[in-house]
Amino acid sequence: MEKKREEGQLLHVPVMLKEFLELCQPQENEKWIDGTFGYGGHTTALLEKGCKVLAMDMDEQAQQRAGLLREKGHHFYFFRKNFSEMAVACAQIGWDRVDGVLLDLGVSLGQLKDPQRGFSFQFPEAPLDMRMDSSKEKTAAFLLNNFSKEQLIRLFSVSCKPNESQRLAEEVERFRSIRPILRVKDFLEIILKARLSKAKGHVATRPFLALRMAVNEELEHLQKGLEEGARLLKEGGRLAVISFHSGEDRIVKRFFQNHCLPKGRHETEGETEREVFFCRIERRLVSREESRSNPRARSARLRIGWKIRSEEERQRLIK
Ligand SMILES: C[S@@+](CC[C@H](N)C(=O)[O-])C[C@H]1O[C@@H](n2cnc3c(N)ncnc32)[C@H](O)[C@@H]1O
Repeated sequence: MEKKREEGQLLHVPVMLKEFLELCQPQENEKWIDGTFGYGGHTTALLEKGCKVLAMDMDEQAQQRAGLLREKGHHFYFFRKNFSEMAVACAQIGWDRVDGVLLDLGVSLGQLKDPQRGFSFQFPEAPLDMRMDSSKEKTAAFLLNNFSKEQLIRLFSVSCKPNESQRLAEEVERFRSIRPILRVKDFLEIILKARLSKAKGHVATRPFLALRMAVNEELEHLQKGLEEGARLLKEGGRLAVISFHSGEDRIVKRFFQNHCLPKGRHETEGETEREVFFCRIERRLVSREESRSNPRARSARLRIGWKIRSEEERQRLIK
């Protein structure tokens, strides 16, 4: 996601918006869930198409921005909740089924650039916090100070190689045996001591990502969000997910593959319990132009699944 300064204002540019709109074709009066409201870029585009939007975000500042959008009188609801709880949010406003669900994963640039929230190694003095939802108890510093060595190895292995995860866990243990880990700079010192292999970007990128994902239990909520979203969709509804790294994308890809019924494939023995939701899946990578104009979007990929329309279509597909 990119934001540009224009006359002192922050102008947000939503990632892969064009591809999302072209493929999903949101229509007037359709009901959409935007599970990751952020700066409201995708929500605003859906509202402009005449859709009704239930937006969610667990971040307090996103809630404040949503308040401003609400004042404009759109058909718009906001819940400060995890998107893994979208079924509860829908029930609260009396929505039974929806036409589409969008998840634009990860943190916003606003969160990343906030010098107080500890998401970025660019602010070494920041407290090592990393909570998207500041009402939650456990910060990144808490995890590093309290996890066992085995838990730490598992935490880092989400984005680091096994030998690197081991070394990071050992350095965390060494550091905290002398003094508690409190600030971004403490974690940076640990990472430098762990001598990770050279990566494309900054050496701290992968350990920071792993820690952030653990603090916010991102992969667990993603799995649950996909399941809830797929169940809430009407026949023909679309589930769209924009992901930014392989850990997330693998979960999304497997989810679609495991719940899709392409032509010629049917539930084999032992698979009868599998819920089948989708009849079509598409994947798009971010365009070269968007990557160039917004380097932060360069690893973005969009996957969309279309829910089977009817029992008739389901039967046709399994033949
Ligand atoms: C990449 S930004 C979304 C940007 C948004 N699409 C836009 O155009 O403004 C991701 C946002 O989703 C929120 N978020 C991430 N995971 C979430 C989850 N599991 N539940 C609720 N909000 C989440 C973050 O707090 C952040 O504000």
